[in-house]
Amino acid sequence: MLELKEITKIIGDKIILRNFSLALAPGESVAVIGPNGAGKSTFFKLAAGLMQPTSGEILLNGEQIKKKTHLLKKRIGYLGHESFLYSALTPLENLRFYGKLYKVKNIEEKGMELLKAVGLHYFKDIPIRSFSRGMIQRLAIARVLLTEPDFLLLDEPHTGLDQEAVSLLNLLIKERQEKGIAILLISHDFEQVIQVCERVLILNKGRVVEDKSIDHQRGLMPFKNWYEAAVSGK
Ligand SMILES: Nc1ncnc2c1ncn2[C@@H]1O[C@H](COP(=O)(O)OP(=O)(O)OP(=O)(O)O)[C@@H](O)[C@H]1O
Repeated sequence: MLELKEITKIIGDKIILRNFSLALAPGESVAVIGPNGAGKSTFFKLAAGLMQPTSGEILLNGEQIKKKTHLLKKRIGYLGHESFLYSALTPLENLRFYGKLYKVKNIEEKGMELLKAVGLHYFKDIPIRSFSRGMIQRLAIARVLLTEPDFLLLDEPHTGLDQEAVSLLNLLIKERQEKGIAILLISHDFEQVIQVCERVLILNKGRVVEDKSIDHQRGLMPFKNWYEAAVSGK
């Protein structure tokens, strides 16, 4: 269980998150949506231990997260806006590097398996400096999955992906969810939110303004209408 309890984050004189609470149980998949600047990425950085809250506490299975420890990094897979990949290395070398860092067993086998899963195995030996944005994103996804984290925090993971890669990613997320891995997803693409998640939070100006289960029968338009009404306060 990953719990954020009454988190407030202030940077300078700006309140970025106000009294934010969330409990994420194994196998849950929660989308976090909201306008630009609402505080979504900041919330993920706090949950991943990359930033400290101004007040409140973050607990991983009941234990307080104070800083980004090695164990924490392994348990929480965070995909942010930066890929954290090395451009001089090939996809396989990048995965090997991270695998060694986090003491992953069977790196070669797992690395190849993941490169296949994200559709990059034909490019495994080419330095990634020549890769397109979508190819880099595919590899960044493989990197995050390499350590088999219990919690996946995916900040706009579909960005730059083509239709094939979007389907591959959604499949990878669903497979992990079925194994009991908890998923948090930030996305502006509501079609993917409905595809992947069971629950949705709307963040607006650093506050949770809605938190509900997604009704998959209702489709995209009612979802968009509900969102518009929530963020405009109507
Ligand atoms: N390191 C920082 N220093 C100052 N302000 C920051 C910092 N990080 C975030 N902010 C501010 O916090 C607010 C929330 O930013 P955040 O990136 O969390 O929003 P977001 O909901 O993820 O937005 P987007 O949908 O555009 O990605 C913004 O006003 C941003 O300028």
